[in-house]
Amino acid sequence: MAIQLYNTMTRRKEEFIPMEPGKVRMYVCGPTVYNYFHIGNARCFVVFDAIRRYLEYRGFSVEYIQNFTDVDDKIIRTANETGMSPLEVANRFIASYFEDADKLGVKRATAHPRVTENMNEIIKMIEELISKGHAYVVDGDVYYATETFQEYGKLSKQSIEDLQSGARIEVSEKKRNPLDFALWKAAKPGEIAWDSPWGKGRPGWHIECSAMSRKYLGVTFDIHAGGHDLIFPHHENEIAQSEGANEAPFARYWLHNGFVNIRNEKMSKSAGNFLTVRDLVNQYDPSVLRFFLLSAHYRNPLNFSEELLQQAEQGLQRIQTCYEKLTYWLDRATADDPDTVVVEGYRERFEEAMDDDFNTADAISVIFDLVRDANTKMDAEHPHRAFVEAYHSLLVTFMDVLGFPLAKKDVSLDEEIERLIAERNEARKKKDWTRADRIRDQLAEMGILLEDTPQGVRWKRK
Ligand SMILES: Nc1ncnc2c1ncn2[C@@H]1O[C@H](COP(=O)(O)OP(=O)(O)OP(=O)(O)O)[C@@H](O)[C@H]1O
Ligand SMILES: [Zn+2]
Repeated sequence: MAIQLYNTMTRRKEEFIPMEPGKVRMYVCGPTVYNYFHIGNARCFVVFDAIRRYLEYRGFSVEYIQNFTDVDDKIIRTANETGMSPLEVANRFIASYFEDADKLGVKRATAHPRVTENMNEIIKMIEELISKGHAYVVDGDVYYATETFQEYGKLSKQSIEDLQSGARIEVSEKKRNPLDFALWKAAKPGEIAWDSPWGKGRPGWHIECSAMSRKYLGVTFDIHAGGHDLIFPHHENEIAQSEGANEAPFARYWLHNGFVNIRNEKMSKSAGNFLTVRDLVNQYDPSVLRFFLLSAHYRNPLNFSEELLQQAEQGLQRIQTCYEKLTYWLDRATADDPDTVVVEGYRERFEEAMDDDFNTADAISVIFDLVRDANTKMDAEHPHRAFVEAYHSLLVTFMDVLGFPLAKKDVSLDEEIERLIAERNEARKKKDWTRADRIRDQLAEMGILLEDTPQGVRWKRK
């Protein structure tokens, strides 16, 4: 079956057909780097990373671009408050972005372009917009003339009239129309600035994504993604800029993630109701945070609560324990009896869930079904090799697609456990009971329970 995805542009699920067979070009709006990111911001990084991984699993080669907004008002404000330069602020929080995103299992993008490194492309695009009559210069600022773009409002499904009466638009005497937005902002005295045909200044926020997506992905590309609040004005403005300058369609599919809420309100820096990933990882394994973020469909709101994080922790532990049991049986399972090995359509069900607009919540339920089934089979009988291999491989594959590398993570820990068990067996052979007991205690501290069985020592997590 083909992948169906919900396209914000058409407000319906559509079959995903990339421009070029086997290849996906995807752009995700990245962070403004002036702070550590919170678990709400993290949702966007994690869900689109999972979507990318699934597309790769389905055989696409994915060109994935995520930008850094490394110059803007908030960065300049932080710089002024801390005595750092804006670039120092940006560099510091780009480094911390990578540290935290790496922990969450977010793969590096194909490229992470930065505004300050793409000034030429940005200025060139603004020049094109001016020459095509889509933009005008006022006192060193450049504005996009929204009424020149007939389809303005097509993504957010608002008419220009509705938009004009909207409250979220910056009012400025320099603009011809309140909906117009800045492509270039003249520098205030002492502010970081770049030379341009309109004098010293810096780009507005929206133009960077139009310029950088064109540079890396071309004028038309497959998927453009970001948080739900970016639909308007950010993405609407990107469309006006890109289609205005390129005279070609921009992104073909628009994907937007829902918010992480806390006590029924959007988690946000300005509301002060946020928890950074940097802090949360002191309490929870980063994979638990990732599991929590993928536990809902990416478009639905997701409530943040300690209970839900604990549930995620338990769920992940259940999967981990099953994986360890399956790994244990990999070398010990008896030879095949093909008649008794039935792997119940798990792969089909997993793919069906993910094909349906990347429903990670349903995909995770399929994993839990597999775990329950595998546990029952392992508890009931001495498992057969074909069964163990099939379930082990399915579990590793599904978790890998969602960004939880089971195998890689635990090999060293498993080896360490096996080594300690071997050492304890040695000690017991030598009747060194003190040493044997000490190792048993050490393993208990690591959360490992030993079970002496006729087949030898088995271990499991508490
Ligand atoms: N609670 C949230 N849930 C999901 N995504 C979010 C949430 N808050 C912000 N985002 C996304 O994170 C990105 C960065 O947003 P932004 O820097 O505006 O964060 P913020 O916390 O909303 O800050 P502020 O409230 O000060 O505007 C945006 O793409 C936005 O869609
Ligand atoms: Zn953007």
